[in-house]
Amino acid sequence: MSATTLAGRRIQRMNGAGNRILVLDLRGASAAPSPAEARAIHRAPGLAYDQMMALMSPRAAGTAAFVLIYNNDGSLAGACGNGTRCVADRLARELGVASLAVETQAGVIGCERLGPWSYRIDMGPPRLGWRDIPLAHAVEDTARVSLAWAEGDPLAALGPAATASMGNPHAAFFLSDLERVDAAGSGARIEVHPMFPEKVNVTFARIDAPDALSAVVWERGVGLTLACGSAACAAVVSGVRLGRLARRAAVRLPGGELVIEWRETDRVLMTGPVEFEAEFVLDAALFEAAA
Ligand SMILES: N[C@@H](CCC[C@H](N)C(=O)O)C(=O)O
Repeated sequence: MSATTLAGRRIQRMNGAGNRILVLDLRGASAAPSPAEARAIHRAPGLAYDQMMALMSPRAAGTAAFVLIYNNDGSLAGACGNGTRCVADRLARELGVASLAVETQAGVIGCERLGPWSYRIDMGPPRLGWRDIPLAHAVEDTARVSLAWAEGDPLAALGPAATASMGNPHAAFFLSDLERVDAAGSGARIEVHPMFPEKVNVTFARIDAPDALSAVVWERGVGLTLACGSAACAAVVSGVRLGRLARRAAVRLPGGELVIEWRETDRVLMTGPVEFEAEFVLDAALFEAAA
């Protein structure tokens, strides 16, 4: 995409349970931002983000937009629950509707407005096969994956990873003492473990009750975040698979709370808040070094 196409575009800064989200309206544009342009936007004053949701013209019938999801390192992600609620908010207000659908690389997501700043979205079924997550090779049980750390490596104490895809790859570790975990140090190493050929988002979770857990997330392509919606979904799915959680649970994250429900239909629904913070107009000068 050229700097002149991005310049003058409106971009909105929001957050979903504290996850820093930008919504960039590129409907009508013929190309998407390059990774270098995505990184340039992250560096701009006031625009630091975890995910940037680029709204492109709709591709699938019945959807309001096709959404490309950028991590702040410029890489693309297949899913972003918190960002999708933010997109739903922008489109619901623009179109004057309470329900709508958007398309991401992971599929079509139905979104419902429940209150002025509250949305429920349908993240679809989790993908639990080793090829779908993806893992590097077949394992007996994707809910209990040994990462085979060297003897004496402190990460061995985390135990097996519970893995799942919500359109993006996740590994969750269930711990009794969440406060003592080095989420940044451990997350950075697990993200690039060879078991995960497309890298992985890493969740450290503590089950507080059969319907409540607390979690801290290291996001692939970003680092530590205040919240990650798809990670919350994957953690609840994993907790259910391990026989430790009910199918509906509240997930407490440092930035807020999400309610996740893995329905008998196999679909995972997420309910959570969004906040609008500010609107900016992109300046061509931002992209001079990225051209
Ligand atoms: N914050 C998001 C997930 C972000 C995507 C992730 N970093 C990836 O690369 O898969 C969410 O709310 O789901």
